[in-house]
Amino acid sequence: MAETIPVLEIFGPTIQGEGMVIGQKTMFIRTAGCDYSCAWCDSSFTWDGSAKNEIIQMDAGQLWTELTRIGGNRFSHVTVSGGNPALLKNLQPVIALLKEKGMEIALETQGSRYQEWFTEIDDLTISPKPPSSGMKTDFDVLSGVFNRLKEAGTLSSASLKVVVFNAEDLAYAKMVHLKYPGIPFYLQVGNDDTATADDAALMKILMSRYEWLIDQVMEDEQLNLVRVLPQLHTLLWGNKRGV
Ligand SMILES: C[S@@+](CC[C@H](N)C(=O)[O-])C[C@H]1O[C@@H](n2cnc3c(N)ncnc32)[C@H](O)[C@@H]1O
Ligand SMILES: Nc1nc2[nH]cc(C(=O)O)c2c(=O)[nH]1
Ligand code: SF4
Ligand SMILES: [Mg+2]
Repeated sequence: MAETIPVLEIFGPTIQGEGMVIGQKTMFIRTAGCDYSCAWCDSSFTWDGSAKNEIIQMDAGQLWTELTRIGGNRFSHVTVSGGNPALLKNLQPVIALLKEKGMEIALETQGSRYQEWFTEIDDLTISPKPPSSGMKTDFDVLSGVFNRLKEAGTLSSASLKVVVFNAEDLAYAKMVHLKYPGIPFYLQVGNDDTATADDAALMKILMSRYEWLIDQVMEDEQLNLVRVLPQLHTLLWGNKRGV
């Protein structure tokens, strides 16, 4: 069997709800496994063992068959998320096949690992984690990721996205933005109730947090070139999985 990757979800087409290509019609592939364990992770089933029986090892051909079974011909863009897909060296043949099929490819990762295939990603979102996550950023590794992309001439595909829950997170986000001033920078509203099924109440809270974040950014002269976004899919569909 060809090289495989651990897959937890394939879904879409839906809209990309976050970051640099928000609104883009896309399919999602969600891989299993993460080297982090963020306190507020909205996809903790990818690493906490709760969905371990749902993990399927798939090679590139099987993934493409499943993408087209679910999405038909109604997609030209595929987003790979996780977990941390950057743990998977074996993603290379998947990327190659998606390219061969004419797909645009996006990837979500936290910037804790580099892979050679990063240079083949069209929309590469790097999302280092603020203090509220409980994780610590290795800035040598993060800088290494940007250096490698620069050397390969593909730095323009990358963006930074930092999730913000509080003032301390915003200070961290600002530090990251100032450290990498040339990288398009996105601030994202944090969802601190990833379990509720009360979509209306969640939307109300998230909108007020969004307003708070916008107010902070408007006041700050060091945040003049940032984009402030909610998780659009959470506003639309709450904590539902597979949307
Ligand atoms: C589930 S992660 C998977 C990719 C990768 N591990 C990462 O964190 O970038 C995808 C995106 O969701 C964000 N995210 C996770 N939990 C969140 C939450 N509770 N509120 C807002 N964004 C969240 C992450 O910061 C990341 O940008
Ligand atoms: N619609 C939609 N947009 C997303 N953007 C990033 C997601 C993720 O979980 O990585 C995500 C997701 O799960 N759904
Ligand atoms: S890095 Fe991403 S997938 Fe991993 S725990 Fe944090 S938010 Fe979740
Ligand atoms: Mg998500």
